[in-house]
This record gives sequence, structure tokens and C-alpha cells, in this order.
Amino acid sequence: MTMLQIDSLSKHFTLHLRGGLELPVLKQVSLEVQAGECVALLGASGQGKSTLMKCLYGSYGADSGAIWFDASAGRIDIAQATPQQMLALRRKDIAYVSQFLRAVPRVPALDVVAERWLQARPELDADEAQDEAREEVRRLFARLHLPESLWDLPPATFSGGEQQRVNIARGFIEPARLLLLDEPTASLDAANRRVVIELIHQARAAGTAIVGIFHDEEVRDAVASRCVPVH
Ligand SMILES: Nc1ncnc2c1ncn2[C@@H]1O[C@H](COP(=O)(O)OP(=O)(O)OP(=O)(O)O)[C@@H](O)[C@H]1O
Repeated sequence: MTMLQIDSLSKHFTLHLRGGLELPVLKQVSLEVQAGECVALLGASGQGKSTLMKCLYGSYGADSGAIWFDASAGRIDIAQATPQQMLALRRKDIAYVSQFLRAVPRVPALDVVAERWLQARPELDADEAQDEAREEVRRLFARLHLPESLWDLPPATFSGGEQQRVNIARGFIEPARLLLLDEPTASLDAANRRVVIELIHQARAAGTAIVGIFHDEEVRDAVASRCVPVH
């Protein structure tokens, strides 16, 4: 089943500090991703891999082209989606794991991740379901070897690798239809890289379509079903 269909997507940036110079970044990119596939984006630094990911997450608009996504509420063109539609997609259907954690200050790591589990279940009473959500998160934190002493603390002061694991937990706690992974293992040790590889295999088996940037070749070889150059 085609989960994502990118049709002739183009995007440029206008460099206002350089007299309005136009920098074309994505030039007629087309790509189809099936449910259960993991597509690794390839390309030298500056070719537009992260820009493409941000277009898929709806953070950037496009100049032309379409991003057809098979959302749970029906097919939608992400390139044309309204901010409200994008927020709804991000609550349940699309997850994004970037290298850096962006979390609301002072919220404990457990709740940063539990929030995603709860958002995907709007039918539940958030107060009543809180314990179940936290239990799910505890299991995943333990699997990712995140020290228990950190679970109730806000992640702002965590190390890079600890923050990345909170980010990974948030991306994987709830199976999304589309999962975007931007260097998910960049600051992890070998044991945690293996856990992330397992999580990616599980997500694929559950039918998630994955698009990722993996500079680590071993990880890329272990998880990608296909590699696609971006230029
Ligand atoms: N918001 C922006 N405004 C202007 N130029 C930008 C912006 N974001 C990215 N660019 C430029 O677009 C090009 C593509 O950047 P992008 O981050 O997508 O590359 P990348 O392939 O992900 O690179 P890397 O592998 O180094 O992360 C670069 O030349 C970059 O300078």
C-alpha cells in the first residue's frame, strides 16, 4: 500500500542577506514509499535531505508539486495542508525524530513521551489513562537503557545521547503511519544503536512507512529497504 507519494516537489530558499539570491534546493523530487518500507535519503551535505524531511513534516511549504499522504482520516496533500490539518496529522499519523529534542521546559521526561501516547488516544480521559501511558514509557525507557534516576526529571539538562533517547522514545511509543528519522542514532552507543535498529524493524513490521537520514552506514544497511539520492 502506498503511504506516501511525492510528485515533482520543488523548493527554493531566498537568501535575503545576499540581495534576494534564490537557492534552488529540491528540484522536481518524486518518490513513493510503501507501508513497511524504510527509505534512506542519500546525498552530500547541503543537497536538501533535511529540507525534504521538513517539507514532509509540513514545517516548510513547497514551490510546486505534491506530497500525497494516506492519513488515517483519508488522503491529503501535505504540501497544501493547513496548519490545523498538520497539527492533527502530527498528533497521531506522523512522527519525527530529529537529532535534537524540543520539549516544553520543566515537563518530566516520562510525560514528554507519555503525551504522545495520550494524544493518539483522544477517546481516553487523559487523567485516567496517565498511569497506563507512563507504564508504556517506562518499558521503552528501560529498553533504551535510560537511567531510571532521570525519568522524572525534565530533559533540558540531559546529555546529548540521553536527550536523543527521549526523542526516540517519543517517536516510537505509538506506531505512526509515517515516521521521519533524521540521524536517530547520531549520539548513541553501540548497545542503543542496536535497540533503535530493532525498533525500526518493529515499526516496519507494523506497517509504518519510514523516511530517514542515516549517516552511519552500518545502521543504514541494517534498516533501509531502499536508498534514494536527493538532488
Ligand atoms: N531555512 C533556510 N534558509 C535558507 N537556506 C537554507 C535553509 N535551510 C536550508 N538551507 C540551505 O539549503 C541547502 C540544503 O540544506 P539541507 O539542510 O536540506 O541539506 P542536507 O542535505 O540535509 O545537509 P546535511 O547532510 O549537511 O544535513 C543548504 O545549502 C542550506 O544552506
